[in-house]
Amino acid sequence: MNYDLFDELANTPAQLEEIEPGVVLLRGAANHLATDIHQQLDAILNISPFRHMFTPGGRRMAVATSSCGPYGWISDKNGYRYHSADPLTEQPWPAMPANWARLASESALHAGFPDFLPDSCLINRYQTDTQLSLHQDKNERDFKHPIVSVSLGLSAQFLLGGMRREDASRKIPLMHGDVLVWGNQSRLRFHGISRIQCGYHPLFGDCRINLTFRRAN
Ligand SMILES: O=C(O)CCC(=O)C(=O)O
Ligand SMILES: [Fe+2]
Repeated sequence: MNYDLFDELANTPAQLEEIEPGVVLLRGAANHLATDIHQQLDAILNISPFRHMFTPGGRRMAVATSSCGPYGWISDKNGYRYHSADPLTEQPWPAMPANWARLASESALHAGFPDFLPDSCLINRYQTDTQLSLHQDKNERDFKHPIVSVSLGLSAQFLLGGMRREDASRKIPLMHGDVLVWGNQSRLRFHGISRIQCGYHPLFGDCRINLTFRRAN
């Protein structure tokens, strides 16, 4: 198995696009791992299955989630936060596969963040018509660490907003295998996902899977 993607990509700078200061898109950077990730995801979901969490205000979230790694992101009536156990199983979250962590660290490095070691991977599942409204990722302890987001399966339009909810947002098409990194002055930008269009992906079927790697603690 070859996980040395950046040895391969080192001579293809066209793969790297700075969308805004601190926002870097690495087109197709996860492509070569997709089959492995698909299998590993199955094993993770056998331990901690997808579920629809509830917002602190009591609304069921449209995106189904799970996590792996030392910390998982959770939401319930007590708020949004990271927790070391899966509330569904009351067991630790499944381990983060080493090749996932490595993909995240190497993507961050390529995007200009050399010290990123994720301790949490939030796994999002979007089915047809699911969207994710504009929000900031701000439950992490230290915003010097970026967010590394891997898109798999169906395509999506990523909404990249500004520092205030009311700021205009631009649409960035994210395809299977794309990795988006945001940090520094863009770390707290509002962002979201437009309604997912109906479709079928040969590996991931009728859904979009997004892995967001974070340094929670
Ligand atoms: O699905 C995506 O690309 C973004 C997910 C996201 O913003 C989040 O999980 O906080
Ligand atoms: Fe987010």
